[in-house]
Amino acid sequence: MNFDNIEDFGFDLKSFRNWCEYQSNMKSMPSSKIAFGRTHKWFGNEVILVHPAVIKKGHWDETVDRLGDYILPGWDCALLCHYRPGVGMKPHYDHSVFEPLVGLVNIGYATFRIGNQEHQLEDGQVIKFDSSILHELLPVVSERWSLSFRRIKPQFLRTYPTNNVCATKLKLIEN
Ligand SMILES: O=C(O)CCC(=O)C(=O)O
Ligand SMILES: [Fe+2]
Repeated sequence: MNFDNIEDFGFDLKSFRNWCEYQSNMKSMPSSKIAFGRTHKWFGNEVILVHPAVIKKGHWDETVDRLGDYILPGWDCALLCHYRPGVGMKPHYDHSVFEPLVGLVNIGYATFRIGNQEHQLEDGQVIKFDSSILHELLPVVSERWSLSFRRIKPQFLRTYPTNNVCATKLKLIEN
């Protein structure tokens, strides 16, 4: 796992925290037992985490686009999550629709466990990790956000040719 800070990429931490705080349309995942109580918003593609996954068009945002290109070039979807104090994420593996490599921005403070390692994440820290390894987020003590970038395995993007961002980009090139 390597570590950077969004300030290394020229992003201002305070502005980015404000951006997180003022996001509207954050949704809950009421059926999720591993991420109970967190709210989220998808950018790029939205991935509904059922089996098989359903891929739809998500929100678009210039900041997310720019950050993602530094953190995980070729990303297909970005998930903004908000955790209130006491909310965390139980041990899990990410959905198999995703490539395992995740690039994540941490806003606030958190304890992240992966395999047999534990990391104290600092404000603005950027981490990359293999989400096919068991990982968890301990319940946070203060308000915290994460913005995580993932690539979708190409065979799943091809299954939804009409409603994903890559298809839209391709259409623009074709025209
Ligand atoms: O918010 C985090 O740091 C953990 C996110 C995560 O593991 C997930 O969304 O699958
Ligand atoms: Fe995860």
